[in-house]
Amino acid sequence: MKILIKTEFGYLILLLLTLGLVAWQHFGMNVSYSYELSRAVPITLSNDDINGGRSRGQLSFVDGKPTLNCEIVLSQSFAFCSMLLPLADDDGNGIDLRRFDSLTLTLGYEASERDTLLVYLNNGERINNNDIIRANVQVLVPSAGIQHYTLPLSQFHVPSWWVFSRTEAKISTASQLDNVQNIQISTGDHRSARDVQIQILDFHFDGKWIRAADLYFYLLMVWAIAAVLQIVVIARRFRFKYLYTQREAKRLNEINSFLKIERDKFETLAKQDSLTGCLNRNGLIDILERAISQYESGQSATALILLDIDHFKQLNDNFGHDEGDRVLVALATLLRQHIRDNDHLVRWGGEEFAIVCEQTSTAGALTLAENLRAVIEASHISEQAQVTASFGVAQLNSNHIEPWFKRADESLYLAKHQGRNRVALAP
Ligand SMILES: Nc1nc2c(ncn2[C@@H]2O[C@H](COP(=O)(O)OP(=O)(O)OP(=O)(O)O)[C@@H](O)[C@H]2O)c(=O)[nH]1
Repeated sequence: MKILIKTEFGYLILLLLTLGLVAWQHFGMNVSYSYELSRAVPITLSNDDINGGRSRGQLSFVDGKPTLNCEIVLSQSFAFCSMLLPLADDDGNGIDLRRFDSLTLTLGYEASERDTLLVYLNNGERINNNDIIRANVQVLVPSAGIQHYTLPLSQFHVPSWWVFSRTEAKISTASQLDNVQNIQISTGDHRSARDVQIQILDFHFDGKWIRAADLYFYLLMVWAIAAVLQIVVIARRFRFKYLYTQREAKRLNEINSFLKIERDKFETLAKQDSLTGCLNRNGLIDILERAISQYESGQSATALILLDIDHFKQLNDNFGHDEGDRVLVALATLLRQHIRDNDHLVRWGGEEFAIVCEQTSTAGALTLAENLRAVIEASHISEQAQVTASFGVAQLNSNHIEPWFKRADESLYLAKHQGRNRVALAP
């Protein structure tokens, strides 16, 4: 949760920063390059006499501003006058106009005939080991008098005459403004004899510290990096959660299996007599339920043998309680050795045991009881005294437990009454 709040806070900061930068770029971040026009500026004049023309240009300074007076005389060649203002420093390094958006010119203009003006930004370049000057031009339609003209730098283009005057193969025809050597203002291409006066009052380039496209690109990069980082963080968090869940699941599984083992242990203990290891009354419940359902479905008969050690009180009194316990344990062991898997030995009370014999007829139960009686008598399970037991046998003949046990108990009482160490069968 804390990390989530931190992340959201981070993105909020980034969003505000982005909006702030975009707004700042749009409304501020202005950068300007202006030019001090004075007599000291080494302005160059040129006209069509270089091509054999007869136009005449004259440079003067009116109110300290360079002024070109040109008489254009029609001839075979392209008739023109132009003035060229240097922008490069003493080492010949021109100015990089790539972060500028526009050129604003303030011109005074008079002409005897309607005409255009050509504004050149001449860029110094090195192509195929030759230093060349690329012409980037834009045409403006001047009005008489003093006017401001704002020319977007993006609209400067390389004129076709420049391209065709090059002999280099594969020359780029795109405008370049990274090393502008000079600005040249030239009369237009109206084919008429005319007088033109051009006064340059001011010019400057306007732009932004960071161009909008560059800013958007940088911001996009920052957002992309933030998104990638976020994805990495989320992936790591998921991996951590996954591993943690796996570890927890494993731990819970271990606890579960341990608890299951413990539960099984307790369940067994709850059904077991602690002294003899036989089932106790609790452990008999399932067996009796099965016996009743088998009786009801008529599947098979179940017999009950109750046996009680004879004169056990005397044995306890004469040889001690511990000897009594030893006899109980030894008797249980002996009985277990002589019964089948289908016979369930239960410690019913103090010195009394019950054996529930599944799938056993009355005759079978009688035989088993007699057999056990004889084994006990012959076994010498106590070194101190002769141990015998009396048996009562009853076949399950209804779907009620209580009368069944009562009948077995009565037959056991009968066996005791008849002299002990014998087996009696319930009617
Ligand atoms: N050592 C020992 N004695 C027990 C235990 N449970 C019951 N007894 C004793 O078993 C004796 C049972 O005595 P009685 O019910 O009088 O029966 P009996 O002496 O065996 O006489 P008959 O059954 O009539 O032959 C009592 O003295 C009980 O204290 C036990 O877990 N250990």
